[in-house]
Order: sequence, then structure tokens, then C-alpha cells
Amino acid sequence: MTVDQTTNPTGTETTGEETTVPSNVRELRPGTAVEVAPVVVDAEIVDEDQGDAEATEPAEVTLVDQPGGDSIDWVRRLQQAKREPILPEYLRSMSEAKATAKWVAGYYAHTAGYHVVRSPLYGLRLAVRAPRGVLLLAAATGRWVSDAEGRQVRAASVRSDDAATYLRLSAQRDARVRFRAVVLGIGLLVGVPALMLLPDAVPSWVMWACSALALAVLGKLGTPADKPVVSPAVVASRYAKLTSDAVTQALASLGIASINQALKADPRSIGFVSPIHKDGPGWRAEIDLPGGATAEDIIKNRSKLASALGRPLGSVWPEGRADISPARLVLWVGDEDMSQAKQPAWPLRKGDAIDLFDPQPFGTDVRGNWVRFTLMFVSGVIGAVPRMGKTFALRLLLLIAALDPRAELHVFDLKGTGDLSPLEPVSHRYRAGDEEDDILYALTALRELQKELRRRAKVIRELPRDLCPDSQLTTELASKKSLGLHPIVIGADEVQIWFEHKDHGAEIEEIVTDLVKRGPATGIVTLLATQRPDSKSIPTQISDNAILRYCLKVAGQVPNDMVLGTSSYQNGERATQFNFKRDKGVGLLKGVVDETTTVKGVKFNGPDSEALVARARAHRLAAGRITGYAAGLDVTVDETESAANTLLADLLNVFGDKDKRWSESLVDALAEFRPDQYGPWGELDGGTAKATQLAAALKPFGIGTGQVWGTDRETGKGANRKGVERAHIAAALTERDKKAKRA
Ligand SMILES: Nc1ncnc2c1ncn2[C@@H]1O[C@H](COP(=O)(O)OP(=O)(O)OP(=O)(O)O)[C@@H](O)[C@H]1O
Repeated sequence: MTVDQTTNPTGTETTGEETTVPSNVRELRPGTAVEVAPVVVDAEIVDEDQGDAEATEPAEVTLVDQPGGDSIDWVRRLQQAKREPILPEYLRSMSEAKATAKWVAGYYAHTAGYHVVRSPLYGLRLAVRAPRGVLLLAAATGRWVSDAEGRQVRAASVRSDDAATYLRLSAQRDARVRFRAVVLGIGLLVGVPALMLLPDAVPSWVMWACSALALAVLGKLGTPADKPVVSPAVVASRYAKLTSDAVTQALASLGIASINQALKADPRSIGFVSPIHKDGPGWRAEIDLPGGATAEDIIKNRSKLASALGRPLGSVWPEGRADISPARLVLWVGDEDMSQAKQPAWPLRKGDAIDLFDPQPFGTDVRGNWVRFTLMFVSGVIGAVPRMGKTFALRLLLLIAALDPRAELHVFDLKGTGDLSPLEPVSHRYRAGDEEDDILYALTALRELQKELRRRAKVIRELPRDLCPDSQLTTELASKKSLGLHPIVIGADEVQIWFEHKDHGAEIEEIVTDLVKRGPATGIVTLLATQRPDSKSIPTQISDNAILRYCLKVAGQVPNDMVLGTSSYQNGERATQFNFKRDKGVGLLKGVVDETTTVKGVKFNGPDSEALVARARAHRLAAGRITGYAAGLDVTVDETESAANTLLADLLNVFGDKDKRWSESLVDALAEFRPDQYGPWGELDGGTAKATQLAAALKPFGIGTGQVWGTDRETGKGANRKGVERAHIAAALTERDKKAKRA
């Protein structure tokens, strides 16, 4: 079609009789079904019957794709573009730059040391191989002088009876051999006497240097290709460059129907957004998947992808970029398995004071880059099956908190193994264990914290606007001792023990829910770790409101979604993918980073933690911030309250299915139930003494004892004796719990 280059106001080009539309522009035609339903009609496809009418009467055309390039969106595109950091990760802080420089220096020092130590061996190897080098040099010289390289061509001319060529080649060879023999002869005539005279003519070190050089050259010549003189000081990566062909083939082998169909129709349907390039210690490919396939489809099949690429699972990391498109896949393939890669030194290991309002390094991502986040304003849940690194992760977060001298730490090690004990010297509240008094200690501390939460909310609410414009706690406000808004960080390991406690579980759940929900805004950070992430061990109200989520290896979809949030498994965020043996300390981190990221937490062991805490304590001493447990001023748990606290619950436990029971039989049952606590009561002489004891213990709760009909177990006779009604105890227990909540 010849096109007259005039353009009408709608942007179409006209040729007098014909109306054409630029091939990349689609249109909607008025008066057709297309107008009602926005179906795109290609301008080239014109109904034959309507063709003439349209030719005589120019149709009113509404363009779907507006003319013009992308330039109208230029600024917006620029605004949306993600800026890559100007400085590489290792240059962003002085300490990291130093650590990197130190690492590089260490690397070359190691390489130099390795070769220096082996240099006598290298010399020996060269000396042993030098005679072979002499023979090979002589043979090569012989071949050069005799023009051996032309032998095959001359033989071919003989075989083909090509006399003329043979004569020409022979003449050429004779001339060449003559010339080369003369060169060799002169060389020998000059070289041999020179070699004999040289020792007397030059200083001996020159002779030694020349001899060493000659030995080195001849030794190198005599070295077989598969036995290098110098052994490698470091083992280089085994894996080759990632290519688009390898990626395409691997994606095709995953059995994803939409990808396979698209590849069948067009083998180049997998779109590579940018060239595959080196990104840290690995290769990065950014891909637009074809035909309705999503990044999740690939993430779900990570192990198959690794197998297809012929790499270890720990080095193949597909990620989605849902902010761009569900079909955008970023495939990063590491030079080595993440579990084998050495983690760089933790920037906080020296124990310098930090500000918790700033992002702090917690672990490294699959590329070995530090993953940093701000601990303030979050509540967190850490979950995993046993022995995968939960406690290490929780301790690491608490160590980070300890480095801010203002942070008040409340540490509860319900596992009771003392893994969190390095934090004792800086803890405001600390307890290890899950005994009754440990639970009561925690309960007392949590009640205090709930009161503190309310106080803080009031303080923030009443602060002058100029100090706190958005009711947002700032590092400056947190530093003002008079306000008492310093960070509070609570860490509890094996937290399910709290929530499952038969007497206090409900109250603890209520307080922790409050802390998790309202705490972050008031500077209270609650971090909970559990090895059994289900709705019983971490109530849904709490897990739903957690911001920081760190999920190490879990066994299935339910615990996975409990830690990472509903539908996470469905969306390809699967901590089930980690390996029991190799992926200790590796987990999916969510909520505090832009995208859910695979992170290997820093492995900071007990002795190192103690050393770091010693520094942290020194900062606190200097700042006058040693409080509570660390200052020898721990919370006191009222023991009578604790005995009284359990008495009502214990009575309900031993009551059995009766509504009323004699006091003396209840005392015997209590003594059997908790010998430590009620043993002495059981030893009282006679039923009356026991009944009097129970009556005295129940008096503070307003429960009286009265005559109760029962049967004597020994005589089998019925009688009226002092006893208690179950309903009175249940009512008193409910009333007491209500009071505790109001307090
Ligand atoms: N970041 C890490 N890197 C490498 N190894 C780690 C890391 N964190 C923990 N480990 C290893 O995993 C082991 C178990 O860690 P940890 O005690 O924290 O597990 P856990 O999940 O708390 O176990 P449990 O449920 O039995 O208490 C540790 O002894 C340590 O060797």
C-alpha cells in the first residue's frame, strides 16, 4: 500500500481514498460491537462489505493506542526506575570498607605465603623437569632446522604425483634448511664459547641468576601440561558462566505447560530483559516469562531448576519481582553453594555502640550482601523445626539490641538451656527455665510491661507537636531519660510454653497480643521464637500482627504460613525448601526488607556473644543505663501470691467430677498433686487440722467452708464434715484473673 504522507487530526495517514492506521496503532470503530466491548480491531482487517462505504465517507476512528512514542511517560518511567546504589555494598561504611580491604589483603597474603612456602618444591620440580626441557628444545630445534612442518605437504605432492609442486617445495625447503643451519651454526659458534668464557667475565650472581633463569625456562618447557609447577593456592569456582541457552533449556525442562507451549511456538519466547551478567559471586539473569507463567511457578520448582542447570541447590535462587510483573523472574546463580560460602565478618562483632533506629546487619543474602533492617517499630516471630538456628537468630537480634545502650532488654529463655545467658549482664529482666516460678516471674514482668505500654502511649500522646509532630517516636526522644521512651526489646525463646500454660496462658496471651499490636509504636519490640509454629504455640492474633518474620527450615505448609503469613507457601515463599543439614541458620526473612529474602543469619557463638556483651555493658555503665536484673534490682515475685495464685487452680484440678468435697480429702489430694507445696498440709494430724488449714488459705479469696455430705473412704459411712464447693472456687478464680487484667 502506497501511503501519501499526510496526517489527519486523529493521527491516521490518508491516501485520499484509503484510510490507513500506523501498523502499531489499534483502533475502536464506533457503531460496532467493538465500541461496547473494548475488543481491539486491527486497522488492516477491514470488512469487505464496508470497505467502499468507508472509502467514500471517512470513518470516525477512536484510537486505542495513542500516537506518539513513550516519551509522554518519560518522567514517570524515570521516577519508577529503581536506582542501583552508587557505592557498592562494601564501600558504604568505613567498617565494611576496612573489613573488605582486610579480606582482600588477607587473600593475597595467603596466596603469597602459600607460594613462598612451596618455592623450594617449585625449584626442585623445575630442576627435575629441565633435562626433559633440554630434550624437547633440541627436538624442536631439529624440527625447525629441517623444516619439519613442510614435510606433510611435500609428501602429499608425492602421493598426488604432482612433480612440479614437489620440485618447487623441495627447492624452497633446501634454501630454508641451508639458511637455518647457518643460523644454528653461528648461534653455536658464538654461544658455546660465550658460555665457557662468561663465568670468568661476569660477577658470579649474574651467572647464578642466568642459570636459574635457564633452569626455570627449561623446567617449564619440560613440564607436562597436566602437572603444573605451581599448585593453586585457592580452589576456583567449578561452575561456568550462565548462558541464555542454559537458562532457556532449564526452564523448558520444568514441565510448566505455559512455558513449553510458548517455546514450541517461538523458541525465543523467553525474554531476557538485560544481558546475563556477573552480580557479586554469581550470575544474574532477569527474565520475562512467556504465556502466563509466573515467577512463583519457577520458585516452586527450584530443585528441578538446579538439577537442569547442573548446579547445587544452594546456588540457584530464583526470585520474583511482583512490583514489575508476576512474570518477571530474577534468577541468580551463585558460583558456590550458599551453605558452603564463607560469610564475611559481622560488622558489629567489635561491640561498638549503635543506634537501634538505624538499619543494622543481621545476616547475608544469597549473594553474600549484608541484609540490614531497623529493629525499632517491629514485633517479630521466628519459627523453625528444632536445631535449625532459631535461638541463635533470636540471640543475635538481642545482641544487636544490647549494643544500643538505651535499649532495655527483657530476656526469657523458656528452653532453659542457658543459650541466652550471655545477655544476663545487660538484661533488665532475665530468666531461664519453664518452672512455675519462671512463669510467674515472666508474668510479673509482662504485667509491668503492659503498664509501661499504657504510660508510654500517654506520654507520646501528650508530647508537644513540635517535639513529636507525627506521634512518632524518634531516636532523639528515645534518648531523653526524662521521658522514659528508650527502646524496650523483649525476647522469648520457646514461647509456646507461655501460651500453653494452664493457669496463666490466657493472661500472658492477652498481654503479649497487646505488646505485639501496640508496642512497636511506643518503642517496645517483642521477638518470639518457637519450634512449633501453630495456632496453639503462637496464637493467631499474635502471629498475624508480627511485622518481622523469619522462617528457618519448617516441615510443612501450615508452620510455613504461620510464620510467614497466610498464602505465603502458595506464593512460593517456602521455608520447606531448606535442608536439615546444610541450611542451618538460613531462613526466609519477611516484613523488614523490601522483598522476602533468603538470609543466612550471622553465626555468633556463646563466647563471642559474652565478649560482645561485655562491651555493651561498658557502654551502658558509661551512659548510666544498667538497670533491673543487671543492676541487681530484679523484679520480686510475691511468693505468697504465687502460692495463692496456684491454690485455686490446683483445687479445681484435684476436685475431680464432684461439686462438693470434704476439706480434709482435698488437702490430701493437694499434697499428692504438689508435694513440694502442699506436702506439709497433708502431714497435719487429723481431718480437723487439715480442714482448718484449707479454710485459712481460702479466706483471702473470700471462700468459706461449710458442712458437706460425703462418704468416709475407710469406714464407707456417710457423714457431714467441713468442705468446699467447686462453684465458689471457680468464681473466685475468674474474679481474681479479672482483677489482674485490670491492674
Ligand atoms: N547462622 C548460623 N549459621 C550456621 N550454623 C548455625 C547458625 N545458627 C545456628 N547454627 C547451628 O545450628 C545449631 C542449632 O542452633 P540453635 O540452638 O539456635 O537451634 P534451635 O532451632 O534453637 O534448636 P532447638 O529448637 O533445639 O532449641 C547450632 O548449634 C549451630 O551450630
